[in-house]
Amino acid sequence: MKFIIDDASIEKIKEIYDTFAVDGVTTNPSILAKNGKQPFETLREIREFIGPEAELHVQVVAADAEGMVEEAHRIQKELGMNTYVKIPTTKEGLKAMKDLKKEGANVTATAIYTQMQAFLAGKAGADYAAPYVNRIDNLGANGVRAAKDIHDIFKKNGLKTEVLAASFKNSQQVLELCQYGVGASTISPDVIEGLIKNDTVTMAVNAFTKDFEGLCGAGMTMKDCM
Ligand SMILES: O=C[C@H](O)COP(=O)(O)O
Repeated sequence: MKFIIDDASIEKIKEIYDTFAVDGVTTNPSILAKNGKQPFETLREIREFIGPEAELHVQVVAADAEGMVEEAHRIQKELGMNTYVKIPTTKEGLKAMKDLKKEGANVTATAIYTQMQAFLAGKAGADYAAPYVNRIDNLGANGVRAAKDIHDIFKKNGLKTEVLAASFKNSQQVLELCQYGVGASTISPDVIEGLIKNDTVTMAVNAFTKDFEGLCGAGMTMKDCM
């Protein structure tokens, strides 16, 4: 499963990259708005930091297919042809996906709440389909189950599209999809930090340090106590 950051703050992205093995960054208009700066200024800064090969996913805002395709061209021009253009999976979005795939663009079908949306995006040739796990949970359905179903639908129908699960609120949701082997998950920095936060582990490591200091003296490490 690819491990992607769902955020646009360059400081947070750098912090996460420093510790974790990351495959790229996803954004959406709300994430860019939260960041506050001019969208392409932010996105160029992210592209420069993650490098030309890493995955960067950027969403269009137009509601009609023609406008979506035009925005996709601007995104590719500013951020490189390998940038994934996120297209909302509406009727117009499906049309834009088909047109963009004919041009050889990288397409991520987004705003997916149902298995049928994902299937149709797969048929339109999308590279990724992004089900919103937690938002689906909030509707009283099961977001993790939906993402697993979508993964199965792609495999059983011979579609090359991969799941790019999004909208996580806890580690368990991420873990279940990792165990299932979905293609990718995009996760916000606070949820990423939570994946490794565990007081029991901290206590165990502190106990090892305390025992070692009992043997060699306070503040001593292995290299000081040979
Ligand atoms: O692009 C979609 C987002 O990943 C959705 O996440 P959210 O539900 O936390 O806003």
